[in-house]
Amino acid sequence: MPEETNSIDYVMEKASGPHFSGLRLDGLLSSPPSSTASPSHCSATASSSALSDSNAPNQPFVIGVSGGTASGKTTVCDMIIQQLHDHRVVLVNQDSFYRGLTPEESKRVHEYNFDHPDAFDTEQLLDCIQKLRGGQSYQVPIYDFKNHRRSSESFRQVNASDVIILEGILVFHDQRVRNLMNMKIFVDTDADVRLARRIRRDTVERGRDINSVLEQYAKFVKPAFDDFVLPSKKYADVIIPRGGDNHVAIDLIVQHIHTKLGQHDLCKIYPNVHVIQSTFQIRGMHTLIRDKEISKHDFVFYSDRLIRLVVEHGLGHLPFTEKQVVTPTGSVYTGVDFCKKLCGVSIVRSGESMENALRACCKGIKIGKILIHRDGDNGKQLIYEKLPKDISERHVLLLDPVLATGNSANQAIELLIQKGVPESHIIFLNLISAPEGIHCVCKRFPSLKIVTSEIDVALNEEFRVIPGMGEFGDRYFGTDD
Ligand SMILES: Nc1ncnc2c1ncn2[C@@H]1O[C@H](COP(=O)(O)OP(=O)(O)O)[C@@H](O)[C@H]1O
Ligand SMILES: Nc1ccn([C@@H]2O[C@H](COP(=O)(O)O)[C@@H](O)[C@H]2O)c(=O)n1
Repeated sequence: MPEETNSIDYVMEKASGPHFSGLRLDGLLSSPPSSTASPSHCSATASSSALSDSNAPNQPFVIGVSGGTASGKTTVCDMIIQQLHDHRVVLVNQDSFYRGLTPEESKRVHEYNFDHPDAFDTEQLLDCIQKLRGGQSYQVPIYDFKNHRRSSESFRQVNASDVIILEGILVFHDQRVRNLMNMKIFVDTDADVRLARRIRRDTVERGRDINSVLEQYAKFVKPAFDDFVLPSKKYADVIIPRGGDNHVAIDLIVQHIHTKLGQHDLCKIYPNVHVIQSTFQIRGMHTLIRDKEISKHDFVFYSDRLIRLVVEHGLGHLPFTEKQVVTPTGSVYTGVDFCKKLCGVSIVRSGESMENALRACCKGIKIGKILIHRDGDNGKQLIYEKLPKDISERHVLLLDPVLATGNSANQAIELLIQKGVPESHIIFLNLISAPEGIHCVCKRFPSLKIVTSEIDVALNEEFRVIPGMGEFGDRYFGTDD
């Protein structure tokens, strides 16, 4: 979690059924978090479904936003959409799926309960989200709050996107709709604030008179909030007190979505970029090695663990041949034979930190070296190279823990290609990649593979990876201050 953690109480539990516990995002809480499922105490939740990387790379990220009437759901959605300006985001309102009133119902509209789950066509809503999630577009109905009907002529065409936000008072009510969501947000605003906003909105925008608003509120809105909306709060992963006023919560949510989309987007653009499946173990190791206060011993220990995972993952991308063996039971086991024509090449000096893991996985592997002098930030000058003579016949695992600008990597890759290594026989292994580095390498060498454990946010003006982990070589070999 980012620095703001200090001002946020959070508990993470495994999401077991609907009773999640979690993360309260009001930024001001001082009371200890509760792990009970009581919505009034355990306000917000970061279930493992929201924080683990379970979303399939090609599927849109679906966010459900619920809360009482006039709690600020639409306002929160607008703020999220604004901050996600570099992604394709669509907003779907549950209101669009209100069933139109029959002429008979219209005559007695004051007796109609618009806050009951049956007021919505949930089957159609489900169909809409399923289609959008599957990459299809959808013609969403247009609902008119003044005459309580859907437009018979027009629809709103909603296209496939990276993020789908579904907003409405009862979007957590139906389990099938809930199950389509990758993240569930509940906007929690005091009832009196909501009532005041509702009176203003319904009289100004929806052509109602104040008495009818108050009557509807007492007869239907409040009871339905207590019976249906409030009980669905327990399904939320994140609860935002004070709605759109809570900038800390919204920033955190956007940051989290950015991380996920950033990784997915680059993998979508470059199918040869592979980010190893994120787990809490991996994020824990990253948290340790990125911490500037960690001891050298721990930095090396946890870097080695991560490097080993990346190396193992990288080896999985090598070609193989089918092989059968006979087991001690006399049965035949059909397996595979590793590719043996391979070698490592480390970019000196940081890349040398990855050699041990490669040797531990591939007994007796030949490892070559390339030293590139960083000429300013251009990484242009090749100083030294020592490579296996028959390198052109081998698959090459290129080693460097950080991919920043991509200039050094490109220089090294160019040299390998000059030596006769086919581009598609090179797998570049690193712990952290900056998006700029990925673009730089993949645009020039589209058939080379990159295997990394995390893609960071960006490079800063000094060409350092942000958040990054500083000078890896200095920290690993103990030459930093
Ligand atoms: N933080 C806020 N401060 C003041 N007014 C707000 C705030 N959030 C929402 N509103 C106003 O309250 C009304 C309802 O907000 P909206 O976001 O549409 O709520 P919902 O979608 O939950 O019904 C709107 O008129 C909106 O401008
Ligand atoms: N014809 C209608 C349909 C719905 N309502 C009220 O709208 C509320 C839901 O919209 P929010 O933007 O406030 O979430 C709900 O409470 C219904 O009572 C209505 O008044 N007339």
